[in-house]
Amino acid sequence: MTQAEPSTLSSETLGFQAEVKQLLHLMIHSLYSNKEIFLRELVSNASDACDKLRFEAIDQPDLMQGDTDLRIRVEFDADKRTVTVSDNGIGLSREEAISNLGTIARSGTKEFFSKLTGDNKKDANLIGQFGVGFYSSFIVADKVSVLSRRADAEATDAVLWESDGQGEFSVTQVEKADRGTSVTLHLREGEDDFLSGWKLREVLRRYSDHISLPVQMLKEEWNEEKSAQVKTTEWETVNQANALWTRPKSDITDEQYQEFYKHIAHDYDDPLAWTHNRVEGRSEYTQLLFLPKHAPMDLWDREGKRGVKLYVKRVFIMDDAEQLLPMYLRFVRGVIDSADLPLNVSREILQESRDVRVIREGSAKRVLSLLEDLAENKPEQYAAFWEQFGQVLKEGVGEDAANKDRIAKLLRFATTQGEGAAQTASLADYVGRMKEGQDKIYYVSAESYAAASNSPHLEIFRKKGLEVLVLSDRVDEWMLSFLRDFEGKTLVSIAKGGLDLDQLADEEEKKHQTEAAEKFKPLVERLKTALGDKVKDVRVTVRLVDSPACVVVDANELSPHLLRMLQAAGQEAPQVKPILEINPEHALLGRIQEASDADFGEWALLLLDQSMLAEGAQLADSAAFVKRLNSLLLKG
Ligand SMILES: Nc1ncnc2c1ncn2[C@@H]1O[C@H](COP(=O)(O)OP(=O)(O)OP(=O)(O)O)[C@@H](O)[C@H]1O
Repeated sequence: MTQAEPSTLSSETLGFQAEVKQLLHLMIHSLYSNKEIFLRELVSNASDACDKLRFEAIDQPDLMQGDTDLRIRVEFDADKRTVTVSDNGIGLSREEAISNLGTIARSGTKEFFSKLTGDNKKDANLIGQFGVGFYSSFIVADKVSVLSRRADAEATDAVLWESDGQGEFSVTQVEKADRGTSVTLHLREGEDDFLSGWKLREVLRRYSDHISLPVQMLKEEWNEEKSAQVKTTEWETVNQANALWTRPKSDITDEQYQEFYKHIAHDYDDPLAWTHNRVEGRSEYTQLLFLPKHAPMDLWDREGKRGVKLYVKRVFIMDDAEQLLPMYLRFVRGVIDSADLPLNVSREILQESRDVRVIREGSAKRVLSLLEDLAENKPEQYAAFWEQFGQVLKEGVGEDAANKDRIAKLLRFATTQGEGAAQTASLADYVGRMKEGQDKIYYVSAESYAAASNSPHLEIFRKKGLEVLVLSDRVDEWMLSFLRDFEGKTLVSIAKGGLDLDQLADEEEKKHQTEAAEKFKPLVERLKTALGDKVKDVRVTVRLVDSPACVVVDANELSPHLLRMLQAAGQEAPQVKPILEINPEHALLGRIQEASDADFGEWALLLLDQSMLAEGAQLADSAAFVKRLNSLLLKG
């Protein structure tokens, strides 16, 4: 194909955004060993550009200008040492070229840069997760020229963007006869491998076979005279050029699924797992859904990209169609192709459509089945999934009432009998390990694993060898407000209410408890008077072994940890007064009992404050606490 030499109309030179410079430098160094991915990225962009045009042309058929055969072409010129990828897609305006090719406007950019380590291998992985895109051209090229004309622009209004990847780029207004974009790479010294039809075809088949548009190259023939392959003028399609998800599962290899995933998810890594189904019946659609290996940079950004690509009868409709999956499955990537939705469907229509609801429910079920399958048959993969996305899946307990029980089975927790902070135990594991006579699932929750696992509330459970779930994810308390029981066993916070451990105590312990309660009644009364309205109640407890006292709240009240989270989120939280529970066996209480009336009040406040601290609270007046502590220490 011959390209009209662009005639210059107006030109300017601009600097890359600082992040782009950093990214370019990094990419060239970390991805060199996998340099041929530039071709995948350029073909992927070209395919997206054609998808966009096809979609915009539904409302504005004029955009097609009679050229409706969308395709991507790859050429090379051995003399000029260039490789060119061109498409007849939507094209770029001058402004789009400046902003899309000169900056990184993606959410998660800041997090990405903050995570870089300087270690090429680790950074290569991160770049992969971030998406390498267009800039990967500079791995093999020392100059890149992008000639583009938007589908709605005049021939004289095309743009030529050029850069050597060193920090600046130029944009020039030029002429281009046809719409679309061609990206020309001027290869670096030593990259002549790519000046071969055989090599380019091989890379294209490996990485871009799943692209649904034809990827074409000029046919080559053997020339006896030159005793070499020589290009003809005829274009031939080098990929399968039908949408991957429309092919029967048995015809698709794992590698093809993996490459397809990389294309749609802009991920550098393979997916963890996928599910591919054709659904018929009430609603007709095909779903090809992938679980990524890594959480994207913007997983916690509620405004971030999420959702899957929507197609209607193989026509691309939109990216990130968030209505097709529930929020708690926002990490899933993939394609849904509906046979029922109208081609001109908008996000607003999606919101209300009955077909969409059916698809969302069906897709959620499919993803849950995939997770169940991993959990059961590939526990290592499931553990990897849980580490990345467990916290998000937990949201499903509250968001998806219909699938709550299935999600509950997929939850994994750290427990007092597990390996540190690792969340590996399922509720079924816990139930399987319950002691005889135990009818509850116990948990403790705090801001961090360290705080939760050192809670004084755990003491009696340790003594009795009862397992407790140790919760420290932000979402946990909220999730548990929806998960009251599992297989008939109530979930109980060990920091709430009177602990009903009776059924687990032997006769002697019970007798001892009653006696202690009686014996320490006067101390309890004295503490109540001294603490006044700072506490709701004071009582003797059996739950402590090593600590002198702790605070608890009533079973029906919000836990202090949850209250603190609400306050931190700027929400109004009710005032909840703690109940002080004392361990009369502890030497400190003996000491307090003997204190003079004058000191007793100070001791009582000290006991309350240290119990609050152990529970993870911030004291309203920590200076007073320190003063009181020092004064009592001196007296002792
Ligand atoms: N052939 C093309 N036609 C039209 N626009 C393009 C083309 N190639 C790139 N662009 C524009 O430039 C932008 C940047 O491309 P780039 O490949 O860097 O990122 P991306 O495709 O958005 O994401 P990723 O980096 O994850 O691939 C694209 O989003 C698109 O708007």
